[in-house]
Amino acid sequence: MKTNGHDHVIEVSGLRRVYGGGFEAVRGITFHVERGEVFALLGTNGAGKTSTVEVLEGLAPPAGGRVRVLGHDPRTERAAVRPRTGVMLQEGGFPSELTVTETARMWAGCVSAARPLTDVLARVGLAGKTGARVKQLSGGERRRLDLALALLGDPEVLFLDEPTTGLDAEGRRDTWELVRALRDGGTTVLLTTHYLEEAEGLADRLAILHEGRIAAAGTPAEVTAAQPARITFELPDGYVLGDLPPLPGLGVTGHEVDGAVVRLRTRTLQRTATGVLAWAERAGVELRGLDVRSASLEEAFLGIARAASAEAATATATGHETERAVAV
Ligand SMILES: Nc1ncnc2c1ncn2[C@@H]1O[C@H](COP(=O)(O)OP(=O)(O)OP(=O)(O)O)[C@@H](O)[C@H]1O
Repeated sequence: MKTNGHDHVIEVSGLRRVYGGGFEAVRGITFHVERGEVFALLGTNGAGKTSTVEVLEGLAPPAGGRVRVLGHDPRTERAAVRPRTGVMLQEGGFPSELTVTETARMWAGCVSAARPLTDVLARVGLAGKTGARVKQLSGGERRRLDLALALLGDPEVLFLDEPTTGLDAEGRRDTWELVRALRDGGTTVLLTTHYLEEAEGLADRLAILHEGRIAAAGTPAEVTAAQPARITFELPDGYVLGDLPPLPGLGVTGHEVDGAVVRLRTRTLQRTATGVLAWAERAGVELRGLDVRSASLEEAFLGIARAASAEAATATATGHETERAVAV
């Protein structure tokens, strides 16, 4: 569906998912994914990632809101959506006695125009395992087989639920390369992950889910830019923190002192760093252990999770639900 010249391959608007017993796992989330984008859903355990992706895959109905994949309702218009999508579930569940090739052949029978099995198996690094039975595969090899099956129909849209969980470092890098190559070939990818470096390195945009809501969203750079940067150094002998110029004037928003080690937080990294270095120059001292760095996605993630938990605790204590909604 075209919106302002953008092709929104996935549209999610006010999505809610409620399980039997009334537990609301997804609490009104809104985001979209453009054609050719890699979009990552990040979140703590139980944040609602799988619950969201299952609705997008047409496996479950929404309790509220609306989802569209390639312009269609993935559940009620499944026939229009399913042949154009590839799905890698968290747990594949293949017949364990079949070989890799037999499994892929069986799966290919469900796909309208399957790609050559050998190509797909080679692409995921299983070329040497085609005769192995599924029960003989390692956990990481099963994830690769899962990915191969998702790719068999040459999908326009690929859903990957924790694609690299259980893979070793090399397998993870191979999968990242493959996802990048697919994206470069025009495939739209929505993935969930626990690995922040995976989202940082792969995703064009991402959303951080926390307790069923989107707590932050944007490009990885935008999400980290919203978090304070850090400057760490050791105070020279004979100096105390008060010897520096007034910290607010340097743009410092928070600080900790641990023995001689000083940690400053700032949202204006260049200004603060310049102020600290200019002071050291004037004082004629060397700042040992000087470390100046922007926030990483990991710090942003932990900061957001902490802030969201604190907000929820306050809301519970006061009996008020805080309305926070980030639309992407
Ligand atoms: N069938 C179910 N019945 C009841 N509650 C469920 C069901 N499936 C999931 N939940 C709950 O919904 C919440 C969201 O679960 P979900 O699996 O979507 O989270 P997730 O972000 O994918 O987590 P993880 O990273 O651990 O896979 C959790 O609190 C979970 O316990």
